[in-house]
Amino acid sequence: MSTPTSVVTPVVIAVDGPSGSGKSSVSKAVAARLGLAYLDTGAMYRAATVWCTRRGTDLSDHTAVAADVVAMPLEMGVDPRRPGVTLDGDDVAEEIRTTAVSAAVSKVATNLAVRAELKRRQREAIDAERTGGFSGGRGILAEGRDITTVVAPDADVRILLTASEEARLRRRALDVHGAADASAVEATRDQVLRRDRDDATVSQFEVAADGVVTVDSSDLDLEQTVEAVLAVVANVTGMTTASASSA
Ligand SMILES: Nc1ncnc2c1ncn2[C@@H]1O[C@H](COP(=O)(O)OP(=O)(O)OP(=O)(O)O)[C@@H](O)[C@H]1O
Ligand SMILES: Nc1ccn([C@H]2C[C@H](O)[C@@H](COP(=O)(O)O)O2)c(=O)n1
Repeated sequence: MSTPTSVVTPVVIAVDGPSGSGKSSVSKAVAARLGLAYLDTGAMYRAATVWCTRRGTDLSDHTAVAADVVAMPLEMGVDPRRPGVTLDGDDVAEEIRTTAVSAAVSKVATNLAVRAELKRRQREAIDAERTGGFSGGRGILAEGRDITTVVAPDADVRILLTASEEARLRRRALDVHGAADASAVEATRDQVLRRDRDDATVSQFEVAADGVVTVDSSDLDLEQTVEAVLAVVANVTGMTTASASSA
């Protein structure tokens, strides 16, 4: 009699949402608890911005930027507890979060040739986790602006994570300025609202597409939002943190 082998069915979870909705924090926690890989696609656009800037490329020169990005030696770490970002072996995890990069990234993210190249790499990373990779074939959670609609419209679970404008500005102000008073909130408007306006010209992340479940985190804290996303995943796939830890 042959020994039964446990077969892991890979799960792909796609999460989109506007700036400050909590995508990165919530997605990392969900992926870690479910034993999945984690892909921060926004970090890829940010790394592309750093790469082109380092090369002295004018970010409004679409052709030159696209050529730089096609040749970009980017490595994305997909461990949700330590998601690294390196360019030609150089750790840029901190540099990609600077205000200068946040202010410039939409110029690169609205370049359609750049989007095509990064979409190709994102699909490759997702496919690698279906059969092996960091997760050993358990699967991946990818988050960004166009994951539910363009990069992985066939994902098993598709979630739009939203929050009111007020909540998003408050969260970002706390992150960047350590305070959420009126002047701190005002100082984050460009980073949150102007960026969303620009990014929304090429991706649809403000309204859920057909089949995408909306999770509104405006009145939830971080842990409650993680629980809400885990509940959607359990509802759609049956996958729970208990089943993840016993697999
Ligand atoms: N439900 C929540 N309640 C309170 N704070 C939250 C909640 N979700 C996230 N945060 C906090 O808000 C901040 C912004 O979250 P995060 O960076 O994950 O958002 P994001 O959607 O990935 O933003 P961006 O797209 O601009 O990178 C973080 O400090 C995070 O801890
Ligand atoms: N799939 C994606 C992911 C991100 N972007 C853009 C939007 C942002 O301006 C920028 C950085 O993303 P963040 O780190 O703030 O989530 O990249 C996109 O267009 N598509």
